Amino acid sequence: RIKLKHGSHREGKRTDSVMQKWRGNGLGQFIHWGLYAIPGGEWNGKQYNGAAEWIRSWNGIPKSAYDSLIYKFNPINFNADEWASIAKNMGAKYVTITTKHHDGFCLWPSKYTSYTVANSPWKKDIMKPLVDAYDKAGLDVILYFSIMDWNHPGWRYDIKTKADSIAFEGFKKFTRNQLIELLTMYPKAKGLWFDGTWDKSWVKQAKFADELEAEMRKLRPGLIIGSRFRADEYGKRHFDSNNVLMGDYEQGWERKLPNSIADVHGNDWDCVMTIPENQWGYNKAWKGHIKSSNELIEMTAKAVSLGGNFVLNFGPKGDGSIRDEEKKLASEIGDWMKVNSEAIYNCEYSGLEKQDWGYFTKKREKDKVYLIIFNTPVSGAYRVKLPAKTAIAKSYLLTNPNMDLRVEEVHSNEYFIYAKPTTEAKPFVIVLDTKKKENNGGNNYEKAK
Ligand SMILES: COc1ccc([C@H]2[C@H](O)[C@H](O)[C@H](C)N2C)cc1
Repeated sequence: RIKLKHGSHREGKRTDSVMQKWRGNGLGQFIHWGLYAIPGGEWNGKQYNGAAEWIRSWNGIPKSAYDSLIYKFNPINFNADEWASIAKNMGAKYVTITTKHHDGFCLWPSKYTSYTVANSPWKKDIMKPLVDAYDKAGLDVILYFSIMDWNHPGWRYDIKTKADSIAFEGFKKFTRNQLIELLTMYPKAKGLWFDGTWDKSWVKQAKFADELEAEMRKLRPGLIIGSRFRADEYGKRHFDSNNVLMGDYEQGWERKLPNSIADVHGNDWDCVMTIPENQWGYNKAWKGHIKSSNELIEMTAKAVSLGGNFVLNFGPKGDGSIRDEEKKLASEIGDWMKVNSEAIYNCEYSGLEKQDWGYFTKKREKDKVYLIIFNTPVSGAYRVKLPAKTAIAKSYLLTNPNMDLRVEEVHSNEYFIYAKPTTEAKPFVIVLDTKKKENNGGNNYEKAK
């Protein structure tokens, strides 16, 4: 082990109640909203090929023209309660909201820059109504914050000269001030999701970032901080030079999911996902592969089966409304969650060997295992392998707990559970109530003939 001053300060998962709640959320909503939603991936009739929230980096438009979008920010259809109810009805337990993306535009009236909602035609704070609306709807709020800030004169990609270093010192103070300001103005926020920390300038700030993280945790005990905030003194990010996770959860799963439990190294993590291939901010063009609700439900199940949370992104339009396609998907996912969320909320990695029919989840501290079925075997038999000392007490469809499913022991601790596929092509859940095996190894189901 390398002696580290600014590496991870924790081994293993946090066990406090705030983190336990986060761990059990299962499904979250991401909101990317800001000035980039006004052009929506288009400028002077030409489509930008990248992600819409990065349009400022496009050579096709002068930076000053983009920065002047502040004078067009007037989201007359913004309705925080509507956004919160869409998330609640989808079955999300928390939301991650962009307070400031890379363009530096602040959705809150920050004292430390004029590039905020306060100096737009809208004038009013956006973050407060959002935090209050989601809180009222019972969802926890996580604040997304981009360290990289293209609007701040002190931002540097690297620090090469004395002038760079002086400018960046000012930028570091500004960044600290904004983070303390956010935690002070929105004390209900449960955590932070960091972005824009890959450039050398920030990677070189191991000590500063470590001290700032400590200051934020002192100000807001229980705060949940992602692994993307800081690098250790050797420039290692997410995992320090001893391969220990920095922060409280791994933020590395962006538009991709882990494939096996080995990929997550026993840590908490979230997967953040776009509905189109790669658009976080609103893009007028709703093109390419748009994920279906079945796909998104499967990603949610896969994430929870591997001990993580799935956070689905919505990109509200410049006027503050949410596009119909996103509302429709949220409601389809919500319809499924209303029936099946017992297999998602407060569930964790089951430790069972993955089978072809779908994903196992396990209710934390309970002897309940869920089979979330996506691929119905033509045999109608769902294979389950259990650890030696575990038996099946009962097995039934989540939607029909009074009808026991037939269980056949194929050989010791390997079973087929027989269930009729549901009528419509929608994922469904088989529940296993498990119990410790009696010492006579007796089980209350038929042996293979
Ligand atoms: C350099 O490639 C990047 C950098 C940042 C991103 C940003 C996106 O704009 C969005 O905010 C996503 C969560 N984040 C990683 C995406 C790709």
